[in-house]
Amino acid sequence: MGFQDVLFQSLEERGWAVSDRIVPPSLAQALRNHAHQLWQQGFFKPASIGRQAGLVRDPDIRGDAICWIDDNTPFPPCAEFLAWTDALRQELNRHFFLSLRGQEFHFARYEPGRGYARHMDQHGGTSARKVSLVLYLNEDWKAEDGGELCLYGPETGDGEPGRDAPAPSGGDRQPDPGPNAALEAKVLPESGRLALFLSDRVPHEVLPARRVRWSLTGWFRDDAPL
Ligand SMILES: O=C(O)CCC(=O)C(=O)O
Ligand SMILES: [Fe+2]
Repeated sequence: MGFQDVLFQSLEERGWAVSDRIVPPSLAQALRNHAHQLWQQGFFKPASIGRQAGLVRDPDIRGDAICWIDDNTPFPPCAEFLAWTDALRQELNRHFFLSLRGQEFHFARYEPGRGYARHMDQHGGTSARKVSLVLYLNEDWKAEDGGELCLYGPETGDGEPGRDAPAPSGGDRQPDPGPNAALEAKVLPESGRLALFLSDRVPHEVLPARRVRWSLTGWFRDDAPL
C-alpha cells in the first residue's frame, strides 16, 4: 500500500490519520520559512472562536494567532501547498465518494503556554467543514516540548467512551464533545507531519507547549469555494 492508502485506511477506520511521509519535506520547510516571514511582517492576528456574530476571543480557550492563506494571490510555497491539497481533495472525493468542493487554510502560531481547549471543528450553524487538515511546521520538536494534538474518540452518550456512536444528525449544531470521549492519540507537532480528521466526529485539543508552536491548519468543505 502507498502512503496515501495507509492514510485513507486510518481515516476510514478511526476517523483520523497521521502521516510523516506524505508531504514533501522541502514543501514543509518552505512553508515554515514563509510562516516566519509572515509573522515578522505582522500578518498574524489573534484567533477567535465561534462564527460571525458569535465570534469571541478567549485566549484561555484558544491561544493561537493566525494568518489566512489568500488563495487568489498565494505566495510560491502556498501556491504549491494549495495545488497539493487540491489533489488530495480530489483523491478524498474519489476514495470516500465525497463532494468536497472548497478548501481554506491558515497558518497558526501558539505562544509557549497557549493551547486550544477540546472542541470539534464544525461550527454551530454550518456543516460545510468536512475534513480537517493540520500540517506541522516545527523543526526538532521534542516530547518534552509538549504541544501535542490530542485526538479523542466520539462520545457515545451513555457515559462509556467508544467510537461506535452514530454521527449526530438532524441539524448543524454539534454537541459539546463531553467528558467521556477516550483519548486515542497524542501527536507531536514535528515538521512535515500531517494530521487529517473528520471535522464533525473527532473531538480534539492542543496542549500548551514550551516552545512557540507553528502549523498550517485548514478544512476541506462541501460547499462552493469561498
Ligand atoms: O494545531 C493543531 O494541532 C490543531 C488546531 C485546531 O484544532 C484548530 O485550529 O481547529
Ligand atoms: Fe480544531
